[in-house]
Amino acid sequence: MATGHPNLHSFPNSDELAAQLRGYVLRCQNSAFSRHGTFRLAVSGGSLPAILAKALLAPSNGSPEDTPQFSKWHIFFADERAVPLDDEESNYRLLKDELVSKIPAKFGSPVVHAIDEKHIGDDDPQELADLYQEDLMREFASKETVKLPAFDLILLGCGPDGHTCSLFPGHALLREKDAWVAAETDSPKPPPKRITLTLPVVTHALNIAFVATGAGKKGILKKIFDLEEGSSLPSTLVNQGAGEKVTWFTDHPAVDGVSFPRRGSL
Ligand SMILES: O=C(O)[C@H](O)[C@@H](O)[C@H](O)[C@H](O)COP(=O)(O)O
Repeated sequence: MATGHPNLHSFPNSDELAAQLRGYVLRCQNSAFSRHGTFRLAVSGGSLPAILAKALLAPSNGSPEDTPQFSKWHIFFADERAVPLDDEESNYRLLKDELVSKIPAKFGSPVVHAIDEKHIGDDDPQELADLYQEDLMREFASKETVKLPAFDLILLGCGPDGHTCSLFPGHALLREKDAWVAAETDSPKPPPKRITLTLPVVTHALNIAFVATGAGKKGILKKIFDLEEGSSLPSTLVNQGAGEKVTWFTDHPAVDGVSFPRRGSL
């Protein structure tokens, strides 16, 4: 069972949010380097890659601690759509367009773990999920050795229905206990075929951050944090399963009406 409560931060605008997100991600990076010399993270699609780029491509003060050392990063996808990597719906393409292609050469390039293109057209995305799980096992450890992979950081979005990764409210995948990566053929958010990290993998990460901004998130954040109606929502399950390891980066319109204690800067 998780200890502590998630941290909920709210900022007046995207510049301040990005500045705080940068500090947070770099602290996660630096402590990962001191543990094992690389930084292993997973990212979602949606609005996240753009704000992440704003955070990470900002000028550094020149110290190694304030510099994203991308050549030591392994970036996985918290969820991915079963579409070609150059498709407009691809989270790989989104991350590449927003962030990876804009990284100055002097910072080096991260290893970005894409889904296997050979299986994108399969009717059933299960093979895609299995191959992605094997990729995780190569980077972390085999399923026989560790029960779950321990990401240094997982960066998530939260949909207006409370979904996160491609874990949707009421879906059977929320009960998955064994697989690290699961396939989905009936996502209510298009496209329907996807793969996603499972809830146990998300809550096992050392750090988990949600980025949720804009008035469109107001109703759902109130449900998630006030817990009356939102107790079984996927984003709430991450809060409950990971407790104080979770940090929410929001703006003021998104948390309007949320009574949960919150702070500005970290
Ligand atoms: O591939 C996906 O569909 C995303 O990973 C998805 O889970 C996203 O993170 C949320 O829908 C929030 O999206 P926004 O940040 O755009 O609201």
